[in-house]
Amino acid sequence: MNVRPDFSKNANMAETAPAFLSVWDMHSYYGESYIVQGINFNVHEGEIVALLGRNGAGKTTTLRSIARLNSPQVQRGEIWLDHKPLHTMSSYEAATAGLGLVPEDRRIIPGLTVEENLQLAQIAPPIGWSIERLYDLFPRLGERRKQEGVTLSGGEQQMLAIARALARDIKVLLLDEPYEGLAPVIVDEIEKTLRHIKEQGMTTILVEQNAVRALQLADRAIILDTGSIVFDGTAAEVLGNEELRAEYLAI
Ligand SMILES: Nc1ncnc2c1ncn2[C@@H]1O[C@H](COP(=O)(O)OP(=O)(O)OP(=O)(O)O)[C@@H](O)[C@H]1O
Repeated sequence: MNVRPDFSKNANMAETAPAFLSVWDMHSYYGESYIVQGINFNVHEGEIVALLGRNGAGKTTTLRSIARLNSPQVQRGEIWLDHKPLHTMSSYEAATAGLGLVPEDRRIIPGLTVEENLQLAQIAPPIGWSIERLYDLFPRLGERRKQEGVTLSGGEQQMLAIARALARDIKVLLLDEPYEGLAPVIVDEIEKTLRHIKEQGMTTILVEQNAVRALQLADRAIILDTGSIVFDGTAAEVLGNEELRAEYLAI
């Protein structure tokens, strides 16, 4: 049986309650380039955690490492999700174990309608939200169900990418720059939906350059700088700490 190790002695951890997702001493490389340099953090069930930091700090690399993609290579460390060792898994196995990655480029499949993109996500178990429930969450997608996915606006494509992740039975939603390139009014709409998804019990890790918007949504924030964690605490603490914001987030 898989059991989660006790990471509670780790000094970087903001809390000692048992975590849903634990990243322990994770080191990630692109070839010879040493990017994520031994990070530790916990995410609790139902939380939204914002992963913040300047360009090139290692946010996307951290997210991709958790999702067990082939690149970067995680050369050391452990990643546990709900008592299961993700660090021993392929990306496919990690997805089946409950990780739902929404990559920055959204990966909408050309030639397929909105509905077909969602149906494809449900071609094999574990199946998550029903397509009708996803249309209730994103009415714009319901209205455009017969439209080819890649012809949607940027905001609608982001909604489709999130909906596709929820179409599978996931435990953690990993969002890479969901607000990038979107008008504030669309960001508002996506933020509202992410709040609703949280109310349904979802756990979310959000990588975002738009730190102000991410902090409005998140319960907690982890700030990375050159591949190391420099802050792990509440979103409210970041908003109240001018020095921290200026030094690492330029806000
Ligand atoms: N495929 C890759 N091969 C080599 N180096 C990479 C690769 N992808 C990213 N890097 C490098 O890894 C470092 C961290 O990149 P990462 O994308 O994780 O940063 P980030 O914090 O997400 O910032 P950004 O918002 O700019 O993407 C950067 O120095 C980047 O140049």
